[in-house]
Amino acid sequence: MEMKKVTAFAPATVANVSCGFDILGFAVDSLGDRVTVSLNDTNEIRVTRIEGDNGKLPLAIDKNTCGVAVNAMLKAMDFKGGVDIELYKGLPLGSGMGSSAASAVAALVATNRLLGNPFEKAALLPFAIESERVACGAGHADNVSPALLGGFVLIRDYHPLDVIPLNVPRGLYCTLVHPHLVLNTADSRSVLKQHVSLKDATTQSGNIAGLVAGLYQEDMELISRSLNDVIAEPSRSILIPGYEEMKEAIKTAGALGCGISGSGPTLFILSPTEEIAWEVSRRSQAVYEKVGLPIDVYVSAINTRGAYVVEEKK
Ligand SMILES: Nc1ncnc2c1ncn2[C@@H]1O[C@H](COP(=O)(O)OP(=O)(O)OP(=O)(O)O)[C@@H](O)[C@H]1O
Ligand SMILES: N[C@@H](CCO)C(=O)O
Repeated sequence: MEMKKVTAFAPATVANVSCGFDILGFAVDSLGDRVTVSLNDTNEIRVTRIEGDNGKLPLAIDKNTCGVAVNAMLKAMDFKGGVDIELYKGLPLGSGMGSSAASAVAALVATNRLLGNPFEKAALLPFAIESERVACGAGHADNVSPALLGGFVLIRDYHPLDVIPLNVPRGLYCTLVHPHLVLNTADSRSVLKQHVSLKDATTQSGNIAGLVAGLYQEDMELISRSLNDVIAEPSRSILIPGYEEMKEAIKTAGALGCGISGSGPTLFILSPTEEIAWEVSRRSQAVYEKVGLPIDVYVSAINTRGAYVVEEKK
């Protein structure tokens, strides 16, 4: 008898959005991970297949974010059966595009549907956060929240979790520039200063509030002024060749700002139109030719749908 199978997709995400370290993120269209799940006749969760990772990812369910997330979910509902997980990686590892989060979220959305949707979509978040703790050493929610819910998301608090979906201004576009080098989130968290001065805390708070207001007022100028990070960027940008050159190159293109996507090395650039986002893409090619580093560039609208079921086979 053919087993029921469900496949879900979860998008790439940009965490932090410059000023919102660990508390802001948004989802990107078209790029992401797919996960297919089916019930098995054991009482084990198994990652049975991974494609697109060049053999780099662990199959062990306490190490792969799909396994960690699904295990946490099944435990919470006291489910005794077994689930097989197949992972199709669309996102590069250690890229800053929320690769570990996309796998976990796709696995959760697929498993939830497989079991008849016992959880509301947002109620899957704690299980995804658990998987980030294993992958990155910190249970940050700014990739998993937008990967699950789509759009811009604010994590107002972690204890208890308080996640607020924000407005997505019409016309806003994103360019992602991924220089070919790997930066692990755990490593780029370890370079951060553990203390912030009063002056920097004030500057950062002003920018976060400005960015949120700008998103609601659909005020591109205000968004642009607010895309400024005095906490993580100074320590992390030195790990990313071409970062300062990119900031300079986009200034006259009409883009709103350039920042580090998550913990890097991918850079994100927000633009008020698709045309400007493509101009940024052309300029980034020129910058990285000079730097001498290969890049992939993606131009994308903001994904407002989040993760979703792609296919269900009875
Ligand atoms: N399914 C998975 N997909 C990606 N990484 C995974 C997965 N499962 C476990 N990992 C582990 O998580 C770590 C991923 O690294 P990292 O968190 O830096 O990548 P990322 O998710 O692309 O980054 P970021 O969170 O900055 O966007 C690696 O050590 C990898 O082995
Ligand atoms: N907020 C996290 C995101 C990692 O993608 C960090 O900056 O470390």
